[in-house]
Amino acid sequence: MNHDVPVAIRRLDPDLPIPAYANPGDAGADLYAAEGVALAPGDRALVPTGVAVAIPDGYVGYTNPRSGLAHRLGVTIANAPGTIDSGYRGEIKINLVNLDPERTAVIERGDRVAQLVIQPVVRASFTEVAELTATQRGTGGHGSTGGHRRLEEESERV
Ligand SMILES: O=c1ccn([C@H]2C[C@H](O)[C@@H](COP(=O)(O)OP(=O)(O)OP(=O)(O)O)O2)c(=O)[nH]1
Ligand SMILES: [Mg+2]
Repeated sequence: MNHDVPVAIRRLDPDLPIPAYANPGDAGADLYAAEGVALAPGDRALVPTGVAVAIPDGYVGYTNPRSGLAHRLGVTIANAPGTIDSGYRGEIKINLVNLDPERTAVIERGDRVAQLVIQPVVRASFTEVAELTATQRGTGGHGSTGGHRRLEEESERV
């Protein structure tokens, strides 16, 4: 069954391919770097992708990192996942960051640096209340359910 959503795309850089899905069933269409960049350890850079899209209302685009870049270079997306609003008509840009502590990551023009995932999205219609309904979780968060392995030095301190 075809679940595809029509997304108009404008190629701002006609020498780059239109984003594509590498395999049938892939969720992310790979986005290309329109410019190369060398990211020193800890560096980040906003990399243009050479495309602009019109995501239909009721859908959102997420720019997710590619696991191969993370695994091989330590490169990920500082604001992963990036949110591409349906009303956005500007160039999609990817905020790449190099998490490797020692090695510079070299990104070449034409490298696939992120993947665009299109998803249905609903928006909240906020209604202000004085008190929220009570739940089992309540205000618990940030490890409230436990089960986090302590770092070696932390366990010695306990
Ligand atoms: O990784 C990203 C994230 C966002 N955008 C574009 C699409 C999005 O619709 C717009 C705004 O993104 P966001 O809301 O995350 O940025 P902001 O800091 O809130 O800026 P704004 O005040 O423009 O909303 O920027 C990108 O090109 N790449
Ligand atoms: Mg915003």
